[in-house]
Amino acid sequence: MKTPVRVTVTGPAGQIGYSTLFRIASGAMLGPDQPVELRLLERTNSTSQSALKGVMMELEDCAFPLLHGLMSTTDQKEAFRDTDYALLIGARPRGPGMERADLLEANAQIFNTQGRALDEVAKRSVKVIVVGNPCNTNAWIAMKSAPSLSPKCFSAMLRLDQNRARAQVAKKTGAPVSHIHQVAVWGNHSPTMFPDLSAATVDGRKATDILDAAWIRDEFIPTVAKRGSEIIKARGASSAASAGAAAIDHMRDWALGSAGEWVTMGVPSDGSYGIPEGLVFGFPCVCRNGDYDIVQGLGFDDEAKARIAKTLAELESERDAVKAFLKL
Ligand SMILES: NC(=O)C1=CN([C@@H]2O[C@H](COP(=O)(O)OP(=O)(O)OC[C@H]3O[C@@H](n4cnc5c(N)ncnc54)[C@H](O)[C@@H]3O)[C@@H](O)[C@H]2O)C=CC1
Ligand SMILES: O=C([O-])CC(=O)C(=O)O
Repeated sequence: MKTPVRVTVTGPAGQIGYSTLFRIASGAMLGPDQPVELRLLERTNSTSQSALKGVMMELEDCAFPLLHGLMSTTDQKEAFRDTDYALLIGARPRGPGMERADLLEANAQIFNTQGRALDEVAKRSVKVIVVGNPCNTNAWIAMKSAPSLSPKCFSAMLRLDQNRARAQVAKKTGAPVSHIHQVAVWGNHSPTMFPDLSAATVDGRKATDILDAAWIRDEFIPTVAKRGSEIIKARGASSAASAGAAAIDHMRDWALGSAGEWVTMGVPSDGSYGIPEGLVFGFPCVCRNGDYDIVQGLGFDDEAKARIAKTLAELESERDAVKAFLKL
């Protein structure tokens, strides 16, 4: 049996927390031979604390053999001390009358303080996924607030967008998701994202030879880009099970490797494809040996270039807006 690793989850009393924690404890994220110690960071308010107490009682009641430790705290340093993996799910949701700038500012404070705490006390090899929205910019803030950690420790969740994209292609072609490869989603986790099938294959054939260009442009791209708000409309609550599943997929592949499969991750740009260095951008990546590489050498037509420019401009404007609140 391996030595236990420490996994910190923020917002554990929320919807995505509930769909993620039990899978982490069961071994779905880090493998069936990897024991975990869970550290749960929640807000101090009594409703969240009461819900968290219930979640922890259920975690105990599952009697997971791999769950070697379970604690909750409202102290960030206690939550992140020596942590190996951090899932930053808790964030301030948009309230009535709140402008986008107010949302950015509220979250900027949260991810600034969490980034500083990670900087001070987390393992130097920590792997961080930011799920809480706006996740790319929140990940950028946390990364900038943690100058002693490698920028490669930080990522944002775009895997849900990639999973949605593969699922739409599966539905349209009748091929199982496992026969669909090299689907990419570029940019921001927002309606400006660019779900891209130009390198994708279905049963070994080029997706663009099978699928109509008009379907890709008029149905596929908008369906994936607006899926989050469609789910909120249908369910009366945002995606939680699928978001939790995507967070598990993202961390599992990063930690254990993606076996050559392209996985979309929001990662700090290294300048690839002309994206300014440091901006947390959705790229197709391949994971191996606990690290990721951005897939290189892809080409874009004019329409794709315009879509990438649009999502990039949005991310730059978010970054500039939060720079005004934080001294980064
Ligand atoms: N990147 C992605 O693909 C997706 C991101 N999301 C985002 O994930 C976030 C969480 O969603 P849900 O779980 O549905 O929300 P929720 O409202 O059910 O739960 C959020 C939890 O976070 C806690 N929290 C808030 N601020 C915190 C802080 N500073 N420290 C610790 N805990 C804190 C709250 O008390 C609550 O328990 C939202 O920002 C949502 O927009 C949701 C779906 C997909
Ligand atoms: O806007 C939200 O909270 C939900 C979201 O990100 C998604 O489902 O992609």
